[in-house]
Amino acid sequence: MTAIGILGSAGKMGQAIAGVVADLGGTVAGGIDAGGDPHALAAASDVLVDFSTPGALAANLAAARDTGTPILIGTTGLAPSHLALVRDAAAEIAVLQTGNVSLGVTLLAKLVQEAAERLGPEWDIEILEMHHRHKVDAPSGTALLLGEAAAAGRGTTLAEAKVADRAGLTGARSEGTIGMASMRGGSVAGDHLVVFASEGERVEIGHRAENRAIFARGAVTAALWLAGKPAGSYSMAEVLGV
Ligand SMILES: NC(=O)C1=CN([C@@H]2O[C@H](COP(=O)(O)OP(=O)(O)OC[C@H]3O[C@@H](n4cnc5c(N)ncnc54)[C@H](OP(=O)(O)O)[C@@H]3O)[C@@H](O)[C@H]2O)C=CC1
Ligand SMILES: O=C(O)C1=N[C@H](C(=O)O)C[C@H](O)C1
Repeated sequence: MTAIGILGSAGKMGQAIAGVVADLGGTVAGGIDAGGDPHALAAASDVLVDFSTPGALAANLAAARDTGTPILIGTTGLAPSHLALVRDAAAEIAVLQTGNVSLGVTLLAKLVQEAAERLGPEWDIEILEMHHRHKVDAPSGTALLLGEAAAAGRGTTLAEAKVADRAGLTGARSEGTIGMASMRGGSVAGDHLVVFASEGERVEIGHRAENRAIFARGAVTAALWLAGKPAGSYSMAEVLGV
């Protein structure tokens, strides 16, 4: 049976993942939180899942590389420097980094890319997300991946198009930008809405996570798929076949 090591095991996602591993045919190799030894965990695991914090990423990737252990990175709030570490690691080990491991969002990203491409530049793109009061990063990793999908559909990058900090006298909307807004409150597991707005009409497509179980199942499904894969960068679309 595939042994899954959990980085961030006492956290909300870590606990949810541990709860579904056996149902999906894996076993838990162990888990660590702040102060734990990622090398020892990686050595005992066939695959790692990381749902911890951006500050832990460098040590977690180093442990995965040293031991040749594939790793699924679900942690969000990653800076460009973290993403560069992820790309470097993929030259040596199997890596899957994503802001959302659910089937619904994986499909939504495809739909957003197609809508952005087909609707054209006179349709403004705005992304709205809401999460529970404990979330520490914004915009959410999912909003960013949906923004990347929309940008790809428009033949640009999110780095070029993103506007995520409107406040005060902002001036009128600049054509071609992709706006983002974040709400925080209560126990919301994760809501995302992508709005395409034109003169006189709007297209809205979105996703609502009703609980963390969808993320836990997605993470374990991806981890079991990733175990034993050769070095490279993999995606949830490949895991789920959408
Ligand atoms: N990609 C996806 O589909 C999803 C991604 N996420 C993301 O996963 C991450 C975790 O979310 P959530 O479980 O809600 O957060 P929590 O705050 O509940 O859990 C984070 C855990 O990480 C631990 N941690 C802190 N530092 C380290 C370290 N150096 N090594 C290992 N573990 C460490 C914390 O331990 P301690 O308390 O000791 O500091 C804590 O147990 C977030 O970035 C979130 O956005 C969440 C859901 C789905
Ligand atoms: O922190 C969370 O809870 C979630 N984080 C991910 C994100 O930032 O998009 C995925 C999901 O929305 C839940």
